[in-house]
Amino acid sequence: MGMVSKKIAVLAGDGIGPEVCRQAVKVLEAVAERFGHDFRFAAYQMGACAIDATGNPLPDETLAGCREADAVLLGAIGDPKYDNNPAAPVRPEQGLLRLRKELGLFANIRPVTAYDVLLPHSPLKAERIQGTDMLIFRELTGGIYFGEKGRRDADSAYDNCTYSKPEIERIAHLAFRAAEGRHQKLTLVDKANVLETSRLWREVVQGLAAQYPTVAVDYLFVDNAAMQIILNPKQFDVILTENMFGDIISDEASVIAGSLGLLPSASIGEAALFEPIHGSYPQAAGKGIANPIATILSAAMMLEHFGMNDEAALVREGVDEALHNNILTPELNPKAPYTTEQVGSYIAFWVRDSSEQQWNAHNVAIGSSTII
Ligand SMILES: NC(=O)c1ccc[n+]([C@@H]2O[C@H](COP(=O)([O-])OP(=O)(O)OC[C@H]3O[C@@H](n4cnc5c(N)ncnc54)[C@H](O)[C@@H]3O)[C@@H](O)[C@H]2O)c1
Ligand SMILES: CC(C)[C@H](C(=O)O)[C@@H](O)C(=O)O
Ligand SMILES: [Mg+2]
Repeated sequence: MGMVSKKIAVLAGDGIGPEVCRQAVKVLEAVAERFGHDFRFAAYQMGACAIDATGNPLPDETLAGCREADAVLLGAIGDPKYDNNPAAPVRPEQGLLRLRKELGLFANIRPVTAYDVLLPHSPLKAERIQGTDMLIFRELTGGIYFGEKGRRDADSAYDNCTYSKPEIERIAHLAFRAAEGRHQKLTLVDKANVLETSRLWREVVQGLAAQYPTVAVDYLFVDNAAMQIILNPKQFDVILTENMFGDIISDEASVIAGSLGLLPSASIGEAALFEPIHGSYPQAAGKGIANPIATILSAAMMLEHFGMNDEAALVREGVDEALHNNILTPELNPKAPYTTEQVGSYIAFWVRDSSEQQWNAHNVAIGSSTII
């Protein structure tokens, strides 16, 4: 691929969002330098920082900037001052949900991998999780997140869950196609024994299955799925599920990878947005302990979306090198932890010249390699 220009909107957000985003941007800059691409970054506010500055969690300028970009990189949003105030009139999360809706990002794709080198860190048995490679397709613009909601009166509230056949079909086609290109297995996770919406999901998926004859389709209730994901994750290839179940089981599945700070995602539809699956981890904000790899791997998914597969492969190689050489934040390397910035620099240096040469020189220059 020759030189390519791309405009990337960066929504760093709140808490650790800016710290992890900075590292992903640094890695993308290294990619641009090495491959001669022209990546232009434009920063916009969203979430609690945008409420503080403008009163609106998704200012018009942010939405317009995202619309005119080739892709969006998002850190995380959310702040305890809203989480702990149920009566807050406006919330950071409303900005994110509206952005997903406005950009038509109906499919959120969350890969879950068990890294061999991290198996000893996992609280799960290595032999159970080794080799896990699943892809979760989470519906992102429907269901209970977007149904009518409110307070009936002082003592009761409601959240409606609605799905239409076209909403299910469009993401189901994507999931079936992904399964065709992988291990030909698709598992629909639902609660069809209780929920009418789940029965519609089953009906629609059953109806589409004939178009994908090579794909074996399996149906699992979400409560059972939550247990199977931990007990025997290797049985899964592609998981397809509705909005809220996908939110929950993907955080759960991050235990297989070793940390929530490792799981990236791509939100696609009428636009493309890339974000770690974790939140703003407010307890860690400003401490340099947040793992930037989920955001860096989200940037790799962005490169793949641009058709830049060699570029993405190099970023993934940099991440693998960091994992193998224990250049890891404290949740994965408690004895000799590295900072958010150091992990990002290591990967960016690797992307620049496929070696540790610049990293070693950098460490000599700053005179230390770990945060303790
Ligand atoms: N997409 C998003 O922007 C997003 C996603 C989830 C939660 N949130 C918001 O984030 C705020 C905090 O929510 P929460 O505490 O439930 O979830 P969280 O994902 O921020 O953190 C949960 C736990 O996961 C771990 N963790 C998360 N990110 C990590 C990282 N990069 N490196 C290492 N460990 C990491 C930490 O142990 C942390 O305590 C809330 O306001 C919530 O609404 C936003
Ligand atoms: C912050 C919140 C609205 C969001 C969600 O539930 O979708 C988050 O948990 C995620 O997984 O991206
Ligand atoms: Mg979530």
